[in-house]
Amino acid sequence: MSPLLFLAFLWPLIYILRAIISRLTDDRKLPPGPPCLPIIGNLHLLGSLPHRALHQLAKKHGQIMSLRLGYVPTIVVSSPQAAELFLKTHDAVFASRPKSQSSLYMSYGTKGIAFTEYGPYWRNVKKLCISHVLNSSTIEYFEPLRREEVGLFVDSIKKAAAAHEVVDISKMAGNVIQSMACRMLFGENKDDEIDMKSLVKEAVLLSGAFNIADYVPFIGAFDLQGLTKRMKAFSRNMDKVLERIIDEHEQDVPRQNNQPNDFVDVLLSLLNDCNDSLDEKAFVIDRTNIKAIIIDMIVGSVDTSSTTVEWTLSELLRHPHIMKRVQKELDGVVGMHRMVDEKDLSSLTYLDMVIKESYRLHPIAPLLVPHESMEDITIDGYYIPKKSRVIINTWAIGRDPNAWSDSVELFLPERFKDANTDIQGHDFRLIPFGSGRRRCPGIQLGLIVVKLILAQLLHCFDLELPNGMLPLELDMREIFGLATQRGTPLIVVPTYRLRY
Ligand code: HEM
Repeated sequence: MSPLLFLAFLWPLIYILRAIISRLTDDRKLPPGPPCLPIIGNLHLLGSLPHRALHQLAKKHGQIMSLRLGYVPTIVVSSPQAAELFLKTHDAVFASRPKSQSSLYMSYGTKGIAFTEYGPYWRNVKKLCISHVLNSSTIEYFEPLRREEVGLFVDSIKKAAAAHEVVDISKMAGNVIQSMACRMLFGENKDDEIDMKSLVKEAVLLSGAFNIADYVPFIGAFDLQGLTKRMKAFSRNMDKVLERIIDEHEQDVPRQNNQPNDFVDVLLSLLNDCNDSLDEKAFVIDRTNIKAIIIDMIVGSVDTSSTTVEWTLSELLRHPHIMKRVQKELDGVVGMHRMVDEKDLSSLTYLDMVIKESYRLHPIAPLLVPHESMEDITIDGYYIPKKSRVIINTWAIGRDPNAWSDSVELFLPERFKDANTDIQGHDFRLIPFGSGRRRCPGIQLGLIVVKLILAQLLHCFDLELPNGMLPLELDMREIFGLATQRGTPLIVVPTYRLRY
């Protein structure tokens, strides 16, 4: 036997023996969980829709459950009370992210935000994104851009409606949201060759996948799922795109009044600057950081928002009486003689309830982004070792009968009528954007975009399913990823309804 093969067999054996010995001698109590298999632990239990599989397991083992995914101790949190313990009471301990192959290949070795470990660099970059892009005044500044893009979106559906054509609303919503995000982040897209949508889709699927290489590193070398190959290809293609974008910005003539036009300009203005004004420790942004940050902002914004639109419309098509109520509200607030304006959005309270209910049943990132504990801690009597991966199952939390009563599977926006339920991370029954330090920094922008597109679409058009399909026949299967999308595109028949 070659020494390499010998080591490959010896390593797991030593690991298992160590695990058995430490279980026997360690009297600290881990949370309950299913028994583990050698080497793979509980990886085989996840299936193709891990949020659903983990929900079933939690019903048996509890709201704080312990798994071993390969060699990685993993804690799964499945109730609002438990989520509050991890994301609020002990947030400081769980605010880090585990290292993964996807962050290595797709985020230039954790040089962005979303997959970067907790520390001064992450704090500075997150502040930078909030202060330069995701704050109220910048979001307001880009309102005309959103109006223009949504206008083009409505025009193209209007043309399809006049020609009695069906439209792929998944694709169209994805395109309009991508255009808005790209224009905000790096200005006009001057390059027709850039297919950002497919790159984002690939990134969302790859970074959400349970990659065996992250859990059983010695098997990772064989790339049995083919994910490493895809990540490397993504990284090559995305890098080419980002280099082109940065080159174009560097070559551009100076902006009016030396004011940066977009986020890439802002990042370039900080290039190689020793920036010590933001946090206690100085940091330098280089070209690689810029590329990693742009990836996170694009991936964080595009599929999350378009998937919210997809699932909300899917539920409305399955419940035509609820769609009619949304339209009635729109007719009351906006009337039939003009289009929706962003200023109208705050008056659309029933639409708010519909979006909340959609997030309850279809949280876009059903397992959030994995968190990692930075020290040993005891929670609710259970020992959670340092470097445990923490999965918050928001999909299960949205179906917790103690939080939502027995009708958890029904789409009932009215359940939010009297309760002023917050979705920004303060009410742990509904945390589609996460909570605590790692909470999504794009909540405000994401909600404006989602609400604007839904309001405009439902105000301008009556939407029906094609080929006489009955509402409850609509396929609601999902594809798991960082953003869990519809398994099939959402196709609708639009009819223009405004008198304008
Ligand atoms: C409706 C749309 C959106 C949804 C549903 C959403 C959801 C989420 C969720 C669940 C997380 C992980 C939270 C956690 O791990 O605890 C997250 C993180 C993040 N989101 Fe969003 N998001 C949306 C829009 C946006 C937008 C518009 C941007 C930026 C332009 C953005 C940028 C980010 C970033 C950078 C992170 C990582 C934060 C960190 O690790 O510190 N998101 N988002």
